[in-house]
Amino acid sequence: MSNPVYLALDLPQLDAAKALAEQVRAHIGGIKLGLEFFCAHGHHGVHEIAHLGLPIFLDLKLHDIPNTVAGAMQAIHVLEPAIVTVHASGGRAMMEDAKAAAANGTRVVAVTMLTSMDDRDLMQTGVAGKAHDQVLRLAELAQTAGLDGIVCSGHEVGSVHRQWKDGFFVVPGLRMGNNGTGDQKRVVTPRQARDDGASVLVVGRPISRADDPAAAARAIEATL
Ligand SMILES: O=C(O)c1cc(=O)[nH]c(=O)n1[C@@H]1O[C@H](COP(=O)(O)O)[C@@H](O)[C@H]1O
Repeated sequence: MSNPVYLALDLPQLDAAKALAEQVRAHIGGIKLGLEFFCAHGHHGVHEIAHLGLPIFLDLKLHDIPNTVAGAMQAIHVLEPAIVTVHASGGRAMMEDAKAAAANGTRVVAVTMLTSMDDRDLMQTGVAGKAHDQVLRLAELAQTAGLDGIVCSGHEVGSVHRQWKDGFFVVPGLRMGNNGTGDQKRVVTPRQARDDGASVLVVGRPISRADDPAAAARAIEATL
């Protein structure tokens, strides 16, 4: 089975990002490039990282009217990403158009509720109820819209997996026992998330901020 760990390359310097990816590449299955990286380095940066030969997860979290999101999807065909994110709260029509505009071979997955939020944060956005229920509701919407899967925390992935058997599930907010949680609020270990049905495990700071990133990535791989 291939390694489900995608390294979140949330670094502002392209050279440092490339060096880190090269250092840990034997212990990861792919690389996630998010907003920080893409805003700083754009298409050029993605091409530079793609040279390493690992699948690229372009985490752009698109959230706009359907026409604009579809246009953005078309503009990234050339980058051949394995996975792209949109926000489920953009609605069904937006997700349908995003999927229709994506390149063949690109999985489109919907971010449900950020792992940095808990029930209280959710309430502040005007949604009453539990994070768990909100994730399940948005997962159902994403499935109806024809997406490939969702992004959720390890707290929900087991339930989502039971209701969407062939879905593709991306789980960030992962910490080993010895890592601080930082801004993440819904956290589990990589092993727990994998056992509960995660397809991809997104890991950033536990590797990128470790004294020895290769050793940290190897240690996570060894738990799986
Ligand atoms: O879409 C994501 O990847 C994502 C969704 C989410 O709900 N929470 C979340 O942390 N992420 C991303 O996952 C990575 C987590 O980073 P660390 O907390 O450093 O492991 C970051 O790149 C986030 O942008």
